[in-house]
Amino acid sequence: MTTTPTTHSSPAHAVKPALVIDNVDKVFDPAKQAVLKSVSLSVQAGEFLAIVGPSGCGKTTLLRIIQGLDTATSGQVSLPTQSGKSPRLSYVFQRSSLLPWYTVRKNVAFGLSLRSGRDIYDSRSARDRAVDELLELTGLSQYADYLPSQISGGMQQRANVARALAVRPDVLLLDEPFSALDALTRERLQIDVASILSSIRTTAVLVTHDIRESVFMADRVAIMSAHPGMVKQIVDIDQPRPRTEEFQHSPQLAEIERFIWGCLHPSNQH
Ligand SMILES: Nc1ncnc2c1ncn2[C@@H]1O[C@H](COP(=O)(O)OP(=O)(O)OP(=O)(O)O)[C@@H](O)[C@H]1O
Repeated sequence: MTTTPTTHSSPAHAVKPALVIDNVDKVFDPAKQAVLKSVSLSVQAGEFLAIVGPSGCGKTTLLRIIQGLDTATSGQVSLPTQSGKSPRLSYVFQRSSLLPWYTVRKNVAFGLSLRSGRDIYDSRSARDRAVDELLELTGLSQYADYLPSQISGGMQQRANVARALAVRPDVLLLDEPFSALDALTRERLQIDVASILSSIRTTAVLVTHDIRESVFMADRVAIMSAHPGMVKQIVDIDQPRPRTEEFQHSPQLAEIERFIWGCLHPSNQH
């Protein structure tokens, strides 16, 4: 099977978008260049979009604007939901953000005990069942009663992912979630998290420096350039999800990885 990256200069090819970023500019300091310029992206419900780009091109700023932690200087971000209700967003950070005095189970259930999370499931037992299922799905059942300090960094990131998924997010935002982990743990988590997200069809946006990770996990990879941060190209990863371990080390993946690397380093191409 050959895999030829398909590129788009136009961002919007989603049928049922869960996230639409329309012509977003972000200027922190009017005396300096914009951090984000004319960024437009559309993510279909159930789709996995990865964003790669040089350091400082505004990837985290874009995630923060999507999350509502920061505002766009101009342009719009919309999150249309199927139900018409307000969208729920979850964020997984590079470093574990678990509460150290709570067990893994309590951490996973944390968002559901907040006022905003109580209505997500019909009853307490449905909530407990959902937490149990997520612990199972993320391989944490036997660590449910451990404290974060008693489990490995990889397990902590599994718990962060489980906690983010417990609130049934319309869009899951992942900001370099595996970059603090060792290579083997990172690969295992890429496989497991990609498989979980595809099984429950969560819409996800991943920011990463790891091109291989972006190709392995995502349906599409948006490549950004810096100064100002713009979407330079979008690459379709034409492989069914969930991806297999074979794909992770396949020549097809390496070919797409090289292609994206070339887009990020145009002056190094011969
Ligand atoms: N609150 C802020 N005030 C002023 N400048 C900011 C602020 N937040 C980010 N910036 C600037 O915006 C630019 C983009 O930062 P951002 O963290 O979004 O980039 P990034 O692509 O995520 O970088 P990295 O890959 O290194 O994490 C940087 O030059 C940063 O200094």
